[in-house]
Amino acid sequence: MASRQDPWMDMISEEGDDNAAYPQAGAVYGRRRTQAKKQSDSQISLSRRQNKGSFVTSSTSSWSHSLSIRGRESIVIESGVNLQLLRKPKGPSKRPPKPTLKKKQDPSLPDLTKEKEYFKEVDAFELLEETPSPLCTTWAMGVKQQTAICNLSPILSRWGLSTITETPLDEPAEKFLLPIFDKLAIEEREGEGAGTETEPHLVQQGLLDGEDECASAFTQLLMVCKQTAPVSLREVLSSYSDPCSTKKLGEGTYGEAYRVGSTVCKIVPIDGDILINNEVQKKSKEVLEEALLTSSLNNLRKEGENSCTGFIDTIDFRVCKGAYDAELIRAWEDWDAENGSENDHPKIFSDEQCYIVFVLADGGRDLESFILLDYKEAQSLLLQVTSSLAVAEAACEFEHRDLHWGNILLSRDNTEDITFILGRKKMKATTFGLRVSIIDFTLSRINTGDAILFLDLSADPELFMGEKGNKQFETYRAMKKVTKDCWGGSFPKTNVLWLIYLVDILLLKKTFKRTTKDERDLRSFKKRMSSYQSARDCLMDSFFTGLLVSA
Ligand SMILES: Nc1ncnc2c1ncn2[C@@H]1O[C@H](COP(=O)(O)OP(=O)(O)OP(=O)(O)O)[C@@H](O)[C@H]1O
Repeated sequence: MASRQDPWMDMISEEGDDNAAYPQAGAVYGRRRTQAKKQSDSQISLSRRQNKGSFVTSSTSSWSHSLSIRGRESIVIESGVNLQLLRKPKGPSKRPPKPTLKKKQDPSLPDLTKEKEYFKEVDAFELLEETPSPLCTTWAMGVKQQTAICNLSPILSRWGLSTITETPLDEPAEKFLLPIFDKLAIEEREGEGAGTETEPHLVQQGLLDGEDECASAFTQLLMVCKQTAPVSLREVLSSYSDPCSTKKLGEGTYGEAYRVGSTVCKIVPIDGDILINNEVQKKSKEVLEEALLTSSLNNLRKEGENSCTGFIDTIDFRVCKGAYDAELIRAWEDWDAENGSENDHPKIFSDEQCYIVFVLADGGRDLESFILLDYKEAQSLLLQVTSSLAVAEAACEFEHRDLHWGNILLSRDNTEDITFILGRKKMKATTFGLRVSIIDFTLSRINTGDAILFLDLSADPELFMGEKGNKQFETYRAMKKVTKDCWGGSFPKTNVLWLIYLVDILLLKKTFKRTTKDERDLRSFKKRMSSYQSARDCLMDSFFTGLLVSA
């Protein structure tokens, strides 16, 4: 039986009447994981209806488009359309599991017999399934939830973008992103891009109509980054520190993270024809969507109705072109010698290779390698992750959908607490000097208020075929059960599933000072979570009593 704290009950009762004030989402962008090259173009004709209060002001109209961007689909739907329609026929994926998943299958790792037994015992209870919500504005959680929509204006102004106008309905789907990034003044960053070859990605508004989709998305990406041409990787590195001090911090399937001065540059190759790490490279359009998603989360850092600082701070995006810089190669090889990289050597990149560079705050080490000192730190870790998810759920129906221990970064500082705002209530969460930053939104789903961005995981059956008993793989499968493979819908329960995963990781994979009672408390919390439907529900649990106070 769930135990709850009174302040949160107050919070819930204060809400509900504001629903009508929020615009309904008009667009759904189904981000699909890149897969086989023979992906057929998707042609989807759906209607969207008027978005009250949003900048998509067209009345109910239908339009159709076709996308030739392999592995992707962008869909505009009317709010209320059953998202089940978005399910794509399944086909075999040629893409191998992500490296993080491969790691779990490494035979050199300890066998999981103990974990399997443990899971049999603690997972004896069923995960409650949710009914997919046909409306983007309501979560099927028993209690009607309000969907607070992120205001994009601050995001746009952050990038120096000018006024948004109505999106013509007959634009290609890709250009639907232009309401967000369109009509912008292209301001070249001083001293950058000059002399860099701009072909074939000339940045001229007039060219957009004639360009193919890929070039158009690339052009838009440049615009978002306020560039007229790609710059070299070295140029970006040197704007943050002496490139000689560059150090590789970690790697993912798509990105390599390097510490440059006090920032972290995550370099992701884009638009190229060669496979990188066995993967088809991300396309500009996917990156555009990721930039939008990241910006929406960044927006939560500003004080508002819902705000928090638990998602990594994205400082900038840059479009680069050219072979890897010598200092980056040196940093890559140093890391490889120490850690054994699973990624391809960057010497394979040609002068024509393009990249998106996410300039991020340094979030520290991931949970997998971080040494937690004691139970208090473990509690605070759970509290910070839970509160950040709860805030993002409330602000933009956010679901992370891939919150494994490589995507939670930890560092220490001298602060005792952090402040967050949930439904206008300012709260303080005790940190015990531990700071948590959530990263990697590749699989995430978000409702920006004008678009729903998500990755269609039904196109990636391998993700659900991981080893039985492995909690990470079990969590992907549990998500599939909850979403019924309809990934465009809002299922905050997926956040709960990852919180349950985190408790298991803390119990099974992490060693820190703890008593038998602490372990029992963690297990009971996990059991109670099985009946919760959102991170917000989890935050109200008595597990956090004493760690959470009104600010
Ligand atoms: N802001 C950051 N601060 C410190 N380290 C970071 C940061 N961002 C990324 N890293 C490191 O780089 C690794 C890879 O980053 P990330 O998971 O974002 O890449 P990815 O290619 O999107 O991964 P995935 O394979 O999960 O899709 C992380 O596990 C972490 O070790």
